[in-house]
Amino acid sequence: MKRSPREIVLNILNEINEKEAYSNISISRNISNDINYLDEAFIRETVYGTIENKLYIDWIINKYSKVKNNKIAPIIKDILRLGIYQIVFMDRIPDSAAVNESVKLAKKYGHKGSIGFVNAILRNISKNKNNIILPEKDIEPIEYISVKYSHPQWMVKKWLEDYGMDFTESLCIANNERPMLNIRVNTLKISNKELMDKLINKGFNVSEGKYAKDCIIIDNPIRITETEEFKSGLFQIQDESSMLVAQILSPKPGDLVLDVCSAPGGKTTHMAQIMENKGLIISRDVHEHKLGLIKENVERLDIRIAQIEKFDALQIDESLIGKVDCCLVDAPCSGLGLIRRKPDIKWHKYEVDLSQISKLQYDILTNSSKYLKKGGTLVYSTCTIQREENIYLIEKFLENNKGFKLSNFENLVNDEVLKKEAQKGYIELYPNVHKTDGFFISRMIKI
Ligand SMILES: C[S@@+](CC[C@H](N)C(=O)[O-])C[C@H]1O[C@@H](n2cnc3c(N)ncnc32)[C@H](O)[C@@H]1O
Repeated sequence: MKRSPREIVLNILNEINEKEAYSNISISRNISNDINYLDEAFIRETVYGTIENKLYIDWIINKYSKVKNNKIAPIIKDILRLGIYQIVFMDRIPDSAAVNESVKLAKKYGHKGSIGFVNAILRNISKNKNNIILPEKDIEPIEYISVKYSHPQWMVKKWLEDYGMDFTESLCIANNERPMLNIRVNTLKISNKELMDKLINKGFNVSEGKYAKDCIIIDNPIRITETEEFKSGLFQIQDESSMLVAQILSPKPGDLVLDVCSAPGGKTTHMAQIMENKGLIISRDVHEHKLGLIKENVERLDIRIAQIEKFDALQIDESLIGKVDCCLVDAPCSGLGLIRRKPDIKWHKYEVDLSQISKLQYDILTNSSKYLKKGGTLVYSTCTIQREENIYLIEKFLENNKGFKLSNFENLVNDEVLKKEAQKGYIELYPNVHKTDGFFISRMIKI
């Protein structure tokens, strides 16, 4: 029998919460082509909204349920979460509809007791939704931010230490905002203006990016990957912050470029564009199964200079030492800059990950630095805002590698504020400041 949109949302939530599925992958798997646009928009909004606000919603469940959160069956908990999201966050859905639809799901997925349980809790919350009591901001700042903006306490604690109260609060608010889709024009095939016109003709609302040269922003992107424009390689989906990486590395036509962590190929394909498809990019990744993703993008975008190889960046390739003009280390990272796009990151990352990952990043960077020619350019970037993975790591690298220095790249960015920051040789981008994903990009020269 055909599943209702709410049942599809429930199945997706359960995959994310119980099987640690990625939100975007689970959504794509559960949405078939016969779902209409409105239902698809509802499914996306409620999945992302419920996952973004999970900790706050669970706090409400704990306040209104006599059964402790960890004693509620996972599927019933997800029915409650979805119901509460609609009641508390979605003005256009009457509370009665949210309750009734949740009860229907409980009938299908629960037992007799759970039907009454769901009904009673949701009705109670609907009556009291304007009087939900939070921890006190002045007395328990970590708990307050954690509950109000649904972020794990360890993240909030870390950001409070690094960035202070006001910044952390605005960062958490921005992390819960839904970002617009950014695409990068494949300038090997079409100009920005021509692509914008084509997309406008198809009903997409488009505007130019603020920071990256070839960025277009789309605010109604549903099914954009099904368009002829995508299939024929006129653009690549990529956040504007991530587009700045190749722009800042700025390889020249004819260069030998090494991209040591390159899957799925977003930056390899961008560098090839900048190089006008002339020269060579050795595009490596340690995971065999991800090489196919690079290949797909390279073929779709008509990139002819990428040589795709499986290689572990923790190993040394003697044959390339001292040979490359540009090396990109777009390192594996905690990904905490991507919470806007992948809110499940908040619940699937654990604090211990950070120290392990910065060691991996440091070792990859140190190895990769050996491949540069004198005067060559080394770019190290991450999609995280944790300073241990970013500027602290670069400072340590420079301390131990006197043959490298940070290089001013104000000439490679357009925005006035970024130009100033770029003088230091690195930039930090934040969702609450720049309205992009959180990103770190540093540019070094081998002296
Ligand atoms: C941030 S992603 C790279 C994104 C890519 N540069 C792009 O723009 O599409 C980091 C990549 O590093 C790869 N990776 C992790 N450990 C690695 C290692 N030891 N050697 C090479 N690649 C590694 C991961 O498989 C992942 O694809």
